[in-house]
Amino acid sequence: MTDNTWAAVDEYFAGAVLSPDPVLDAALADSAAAGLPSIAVAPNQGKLLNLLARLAGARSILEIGTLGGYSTIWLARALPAGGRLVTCEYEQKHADVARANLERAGFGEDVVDIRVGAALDTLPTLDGPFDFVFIDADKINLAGYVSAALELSRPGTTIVVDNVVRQGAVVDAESTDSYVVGARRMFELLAAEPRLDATAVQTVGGKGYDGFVLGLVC
Ligand SMILES: C[S@@+](CC[C@H](N)C(=O)[O-])C[C@H]1O[C@@H](n2cnc3c(N)ncnc32)[C@H](O)[C@@H]1O
Ligand SMILES: [Mg+2]
Repeated sequence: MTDNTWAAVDEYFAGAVLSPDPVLDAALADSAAAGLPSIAVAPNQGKLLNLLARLAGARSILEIGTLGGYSTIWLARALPAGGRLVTCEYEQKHADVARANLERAGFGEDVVDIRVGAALDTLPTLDGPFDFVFIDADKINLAGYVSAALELSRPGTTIVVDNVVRQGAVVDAESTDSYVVGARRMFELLAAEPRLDATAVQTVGGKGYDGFVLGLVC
């Protein structure tokens, strides 16, 4: 089985369970046109986030890692009227592209609050608790993001951490890859942290071989 097969199956699934979505297509197109990297979640992963947030009944959502706001739109669409979403992004340029994409999607600053800066600095300034947290920024700080997310959670909060497999390299205890080191530190934290009941799932698809953590705050 190859990456091509995984991508073809993702496309097939998208055709079956996702509706045509010009707003999300435009968000990706404008992100690419602005020179942002193509590292947003895949459409079916975005839908998964949307479904998980709705299953959790989330009225308040925290995202770490905005990029052009693609996953942010999926998550904001899960909110009921009066819900709010805070998303943390290091790059002002990414935040500017995201703001425009979110406005086109119908989410103004009254619903989605973009906090620009290093997330480890901005997270302690936020008011929790959040009902749902999606962590998808730099990987070296994953453990710090999970710890900060726990401080902004309540029993019942859902926490999702993206990109924790690194094409299988996560099992390499000798790796010096900052991505792997960050993911392994986070798993060490999960092993020792009684407040978060979590699992991890490997995935394949149009974005290659990866995986995510899904956790419930106890
Ligand atoms: C994988 S992208 C986010 C993708 C987005 N969640 C989506 O799926 O559409 C990671 C983002 O995290 C941002 N980032 C990197 N380091 C960061 C930091 N220390 N604090 C906040 N954001 C950071 C990057 O600039 C980038 O925009
Ligand atoms: Mg990701």
